Amino acid sequence: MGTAIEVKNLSRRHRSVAALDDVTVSFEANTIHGLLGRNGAGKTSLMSIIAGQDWPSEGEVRVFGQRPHENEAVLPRMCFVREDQKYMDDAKPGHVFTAASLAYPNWDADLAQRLIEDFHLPMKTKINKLSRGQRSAVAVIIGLACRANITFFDEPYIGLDAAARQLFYDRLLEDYAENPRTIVVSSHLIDEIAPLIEHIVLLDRGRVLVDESADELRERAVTLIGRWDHVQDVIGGREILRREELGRLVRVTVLGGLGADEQARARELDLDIAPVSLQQLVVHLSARQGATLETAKEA
Ligand SMILES: Nc1ncnc2c1ncn2[C@@H]1O[C@H](COP(=O)(O)OP(=O)(O)OP(=O)(O)O)[C@@H](O)[C@H]1O
Repeated sequence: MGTAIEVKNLSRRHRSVAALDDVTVSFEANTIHGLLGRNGAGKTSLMSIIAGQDWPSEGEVRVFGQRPHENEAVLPRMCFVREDQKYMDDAKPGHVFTAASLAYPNWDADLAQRLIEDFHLPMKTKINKLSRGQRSAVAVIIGLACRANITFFDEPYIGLDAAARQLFYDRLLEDYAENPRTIVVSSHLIDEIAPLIEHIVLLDRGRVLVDESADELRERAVTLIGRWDHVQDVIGGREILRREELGRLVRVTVLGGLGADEQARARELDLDIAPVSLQQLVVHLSARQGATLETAKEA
């Protein structure tokens, strides 16, 4: 498949703030990546620089092996849609879609039309007069219909209601299955986008905290449900991420997967083993220091 994006020792400083601090990471082609992290972690900064819309203070970016900045061979192959996208004052959705059809060589007008209908987008209203959710729909339609080789969705769907967000996820997956490409989705709604994402990059205060497949990440923790003394028997000294009381039972999420013997013991003790919430895991990892994280990885 190969690498679509390579980022090496990238830093971006704004006076005293390091939005990105020595970030080295790569994004495989034809994969859906989740770019996660708390507010201010550096997600938008990273995507803006890769998309050639901002300049790094230090470090290098290669997109399909080339520098993206002011590079006409690379820029039309990338699409960056964001929640706070600015449009010309009088623009209506049709104007913006026409401009996108000219800018993106793979623009699919039929797909755009289907999405306009799916999202019930009013085409006669100026974009600046659309509701927040409708403006999000404009951004989502551009991101999907442009079929760029690399598309960044910087939470453009955050104004969409739950049903419209689900529609976006469904359409994204359907279209990706037919037209594989590199997609980077940044989000706070981690469990909601979890079914989409194959690879996770977690940023924390401008640094990369996690860079691994979603499945590997999920296997780093496990949730057990049953009697507390039975749960303790199986988890031993593992670090507890979360403990909830469920009447006489407990639901406990711990770091470190279970070996075959431990799984057998859990079954003997009538414990339920449940998949871990990616959101919980990411929240926990974000709260930890990198050094402790390494210990968890080894466990
Ligand atoms: N133009 C700027 N001037 C000063 N500081 C900036 C600028 N752009 C970003 N920052 C700072 O850099 C850090 C990273 O910001 P960034 O927008 O990349 O984070 P984010 O992960 O996208 O956050 P959010 O989830 O809240 O959108 C923040 O501390 C932010 O305040």
